[in-house]
Amino acid sequence: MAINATVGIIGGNGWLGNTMASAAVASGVMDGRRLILSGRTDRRGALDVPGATHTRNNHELVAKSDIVILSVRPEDFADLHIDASDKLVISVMAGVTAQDIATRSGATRIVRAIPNAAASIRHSFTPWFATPGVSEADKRIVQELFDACGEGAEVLQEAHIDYCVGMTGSGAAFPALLAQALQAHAVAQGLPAAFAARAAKGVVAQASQLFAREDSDPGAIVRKMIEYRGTTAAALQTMLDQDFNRIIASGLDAAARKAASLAK
Ligand SMILES: NC(=O)C1=CN([C@@H]2O[C@H](COP(=O)(O)OP(=O)(O)OC[C@H]3O[C@@H](n4cnc5c(N)ncnc54)[C@H](O)[C@@H]3O)[C@@H](O)[C@H]2O)C=CC1
Ligand SMILES: O=C(O)[C@@H]1CCC=N1
Repeated sequence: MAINATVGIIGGNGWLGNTMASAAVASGVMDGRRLILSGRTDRRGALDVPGATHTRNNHELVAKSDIVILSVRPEDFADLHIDASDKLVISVMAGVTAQDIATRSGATRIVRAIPNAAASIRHSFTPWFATPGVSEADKRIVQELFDACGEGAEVLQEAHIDYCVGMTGSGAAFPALLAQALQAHAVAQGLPAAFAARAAKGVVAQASQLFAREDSDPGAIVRKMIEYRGTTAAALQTMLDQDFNRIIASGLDAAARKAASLAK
């Protein structure tokens, strides 16, 4: 076992808390017997986490844990009263600042992280930020926890975590939106719906393996296709001319504004 500490997840019966607990055990990073999961009800979460203890008592969870993960909705954080002053506190809450967490929990060792929905298949790219009180040993544990959900990556500025709420935190939502648009257009052109769904998924989920595996970046692929000056170039150039990048940027800006408003 890579993590030899007791980890309590407040909100551990919710979607993300339950998913992270399950990933930690499934990956072999943690023994489930060292996990304590709390919720407001006795509901245990959709995934069984072998060995884990379940409780509704957050004070008991904090007292027994070396590491406390905050996985409640941002709007529920104000009602959470814990003293975690001597714990490593890891928050996955969107928008809630390290300063808010310090003020409300007394913690000085605070990490903020933003996983995404692909944690459920252990493919979440998860940025995390640590306050200065977090030790190198703490950081290794944080990295292990998020590698168990896919791939953890430290960022050195808290502002970058706030940005990532919208970008990486949205996870599969953006590729799904692209697939939905491709599918809708194909159906509008008279292609059978089931075929259009398969085709769109093939483009987004399968063809994207090219830039997932290749050394070149997506920009290089786009450039190469435009330089080929064929049919793909016609599609790409038209999308770019209609300010595809501006539409993406405005969506990401809206997510960042929403994240900032959650902290209020
Ligand atoms: N769902 C996602 O894809 C992502 C979610 N997040 C963040 O993760 C956090 C959790 O999100 P989800 O799991 O999606 O929400 P969720 O609603 O599924 O889970 C939250 C859980 O917290 C529990 N809870 C609320 N107050 C509590 C308390 N005082 N004590 C114990 N448990 C309490 C609720 O009963 C619920 O089960 C949120 O802050 C969200 O911003 C971050 C990145 C991605
Ligand atoms: O949509 C949401 O609010 C969650 C939090 C960060 C990303 N997804």
